Amino acid sequence: MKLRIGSRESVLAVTQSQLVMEAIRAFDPSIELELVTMKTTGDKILDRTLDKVGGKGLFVRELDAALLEGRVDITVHSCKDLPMETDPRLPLAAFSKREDPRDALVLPAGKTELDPSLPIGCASRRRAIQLAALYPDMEVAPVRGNVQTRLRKLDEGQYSALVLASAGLKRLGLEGRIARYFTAEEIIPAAGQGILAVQTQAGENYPCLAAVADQDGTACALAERAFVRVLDGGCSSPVAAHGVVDGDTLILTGMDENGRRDRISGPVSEAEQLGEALARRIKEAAE
Ligand SMILES: NCc1[nH]cc(CCC(=O)O)c1CC(=O)O
Repeated sequence: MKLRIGSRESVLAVTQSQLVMEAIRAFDPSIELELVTMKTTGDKILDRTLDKVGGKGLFVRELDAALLEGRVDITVHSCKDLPMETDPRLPLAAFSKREDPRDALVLPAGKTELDPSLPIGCASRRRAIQLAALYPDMEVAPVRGNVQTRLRKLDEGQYSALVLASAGLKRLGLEGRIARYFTAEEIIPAAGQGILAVQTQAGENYPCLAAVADQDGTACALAERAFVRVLDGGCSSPVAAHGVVDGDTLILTGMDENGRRDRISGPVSEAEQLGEALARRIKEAAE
């Protein structure tokens, strides 16, 4: 059997797709794996922040098309880059174990503290809103591009620091650049942060994906995505959600676009309902 894996072409995306490929290979070494990389709209438009580009799924459209047209068999995504509503023809077949979900502060090479005359760079409104509360005296400015591009801009002296997902930095072997971790209370992560999602065509069944799927990762992804879906947030909205599994209990913290936070807990088996319930509660409190 041969499996073609569709991926964005950034170093991080390829690294993540290779993690999925390794898990599949360990499960069944006889499966022939082929990585097919492509640029997405989000990779091509680099001069604007994503909420100005508009539209949902800027990092997935081309991969969805490849899957629908049968040019690839599965696609691998950062769960947090996926729109909350996915095409029913392209179900999410597996959610991985979660890498560190926290956001992290990265300083320019050689620096040990923030330069107050330069802005903190971050790529999402979710981070910008929460950073403004943590650093009321610092300016926060947008930064675009893949992780390597952002780090180059940082080291060239355009920013006092960047806030990036520690998951991406760790997977790229750049953990050493992390100056400070933000707890999930200081900066609530994006829904799905640190989790990989594998998408297939509806009706296809790949038993090897059992080697990728993780119970806790799945529960968190479902709860966090349900929360954001009910609040009608997309991957570029500032809505944040973070689940933690403790035994049979899922504890979900969420934040709406006005920074209102709330928390809910309940059975892991009701992950999606918990996400929806928390979102409704925050909506009612806002009315
Ligand atoms: N939007 C880009 C993106 N998508 C996923 C990650 C990191 C890996 C992850 O969170 O799963 C990143 C980089 C970042 O936010 O720093």
